[in-house]
Amino acid sequence: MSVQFVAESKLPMPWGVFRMVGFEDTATGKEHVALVYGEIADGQPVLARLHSECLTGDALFSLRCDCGFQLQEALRRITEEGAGVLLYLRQEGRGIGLLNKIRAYHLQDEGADTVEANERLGFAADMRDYSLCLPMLRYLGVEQVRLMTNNPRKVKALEAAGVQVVERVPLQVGKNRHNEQYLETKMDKLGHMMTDSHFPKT
Ligand SMILES: Nc1nc2c(ncn2[C@@H]2O[C@H](COP(=O)(O)OP(=O)(O)OP(=O)(O)O)[C@@H](O)[C@H]2O)c(=O)[nH]1
Repeated sequence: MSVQFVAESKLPMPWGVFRMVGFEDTATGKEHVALVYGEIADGQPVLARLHSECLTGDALFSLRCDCGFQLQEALRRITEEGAGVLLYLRQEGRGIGLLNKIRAYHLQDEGADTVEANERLGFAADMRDYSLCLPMLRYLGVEQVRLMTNNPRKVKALEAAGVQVVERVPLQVGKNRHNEQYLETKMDKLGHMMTDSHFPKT
């Protein structure tokens, strides 16, 4: 994996001032960002989130998914904790890219679920590769994480990449009438560990 540090700066956000660390995957040309808050203590498990890019949810306020809500909640929890890391990974549409995600949304508008839509377009349900996380976390001095996710595949993939996950921290936010079906499919077909009782009442 050829991920290299490129540049870093401060990034003031509504929850606090983060350190923004930019990396380039020299094999693909993809640019990725780590948002770091507080001090990363040597050898201590770090509260962390691997967040896959979702332009529609993260930047355009889409209610079709839970992505934007999870992004904000993860950043909030990191500042509440006093330290942590969020890797913002440019794996739009679970790795199929933005335009293919729009194609998949079109199929979903016509009744397909999120997995069927990917498959009808000739893609696997989830095309993401997490091996780039190891060099990014190593650069930041993170060896062990408490991972905010509902996705057991992320835990397995990160451990397979060489990062120790000492705890999975559930991250259930943003359920609404537009994404209920999407969340159901993630539970039924992608193995996400979610329960209704974990969703805060809105
Ligand atoms: N192909 C496809 N991708 C989607 C759809 N809805 C959201 N996404 C993408 O799914 C990814 C969601 O990423 P995450 O929130 O990091 O991961 P997750 O697998 O849901 O696991 P969590 O850590 O529990 O959130 C992003 O890349 C979104 O762009 C969809 O309907 N189809």
